[in-house]
Amino acid sequence: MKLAVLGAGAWGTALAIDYARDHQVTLWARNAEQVAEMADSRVNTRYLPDAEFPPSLALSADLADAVAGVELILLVTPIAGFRPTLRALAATGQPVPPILWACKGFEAGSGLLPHQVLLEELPGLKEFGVLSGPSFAREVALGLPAAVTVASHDYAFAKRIARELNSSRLRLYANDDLIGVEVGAAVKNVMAIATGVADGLGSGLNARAALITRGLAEVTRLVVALGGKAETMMGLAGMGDLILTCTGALSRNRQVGLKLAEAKPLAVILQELGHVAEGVPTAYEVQRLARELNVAMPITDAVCQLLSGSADPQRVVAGLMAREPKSESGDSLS
Ligand SMILES: NC(=O)C1=CN([C@@H]2O[C@H](COP(=O)(O)OP(=O)(O)OC[C@H]3O[C@@H](n4cnc5c(N)ncnc54)[C@H](O)[C@@H]3O)[C@@H](O)[C@H]2O)C=CC1
Ligand SMILES: O=C(CO)COP(=O)(O)O
Repeated sequence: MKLAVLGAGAWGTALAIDYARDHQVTLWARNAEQVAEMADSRVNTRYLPDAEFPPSLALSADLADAVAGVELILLVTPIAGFRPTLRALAATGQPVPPILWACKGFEAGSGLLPHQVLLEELPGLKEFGVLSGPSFAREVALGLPAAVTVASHDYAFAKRIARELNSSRLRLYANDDLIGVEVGAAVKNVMAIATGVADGLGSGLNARAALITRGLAEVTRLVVALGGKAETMMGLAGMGDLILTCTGALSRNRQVGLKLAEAKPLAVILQELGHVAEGVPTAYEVQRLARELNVAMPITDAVCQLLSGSADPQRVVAGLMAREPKSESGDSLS
């Protein structure tokens, strides 16, 4: 397949490296200097320093050039770059091929999921979907085994892409629940911040398991309220990615939580991280949406309190434990 990967952060670079082993791939970045540096060193020094590019991987800073004649675009900017990149694609004046995105989050300000943003920007595009699941960029770039989901409202498209992009390193499963997969991807980052905080405070392994499990209940409620399927949360894009991100040392969102527990200012944490932590802007969008839909999301509320600096970590954890007892499905006990 002829592919363009748009966005040369850690994840776009990892996917480009992996797919260049079996496909014809161009990796595009908006920053021409970064592209020149990568072309010279054959490595993404800034975002993924220990994974060399295969000789076949092409690089470009020219969007129209990068997407000319490709059969599929993989859009892998942070969610903040999703709409601007779609606009830039439309502005090339060329026909836009099918798009699979791999960013995780709700758009800040609008609270929209990526597919809703895409429908606003490219209303005529017929084939599109999301790639999501437990997949740290560094491990994928090194060729270690992983399995993820490709989801689309158009199940035939999801199945075709899963068949064509599947490999013995990165196994792809098809799913027709685009909403469930997108929401699972977005909210697990918020839960990873919460788990990082609890671990950073030394709350223990019992607390970690409780947070992940109650986090799963929380995200499932939101998925269902938004029209997705609860069963999707039992799969790779739900429980799979939640477990990975909440427990894996490579998670940037978990790292944010660990640092918040040390009472470091958020601005300093994000600057030192040097990568995106999508759970930070997404937490507020999830909270707003949950309130509108009357969905109880106490862990998300706690994360928003921490991010806004309105309560210290010990008080936030104590507040979660002091909530009124409930049934496991969320009903009152009285
Ligand atoms: N790193 C990982 O292991 C994984 C990341 N993701 C998701 O992929 C998305 C991208 O994450 P990373 O690559 O890890 O981020 P990163 O922080 O490593 O790199 C971000 C990249 O996006 C570029 N960028 C920022 N705004 C842009 C814009 N408006 N237009 C074009 N490029 C822009 C930056 O220049 C940089 O190259 C996020 O939504 C993340 O949640 C998903 C799965 C795994
Ligand atoms: O989405 C990811 C793994 O599936 C990466 O998580 P972080 O953005 O927290 O590093």
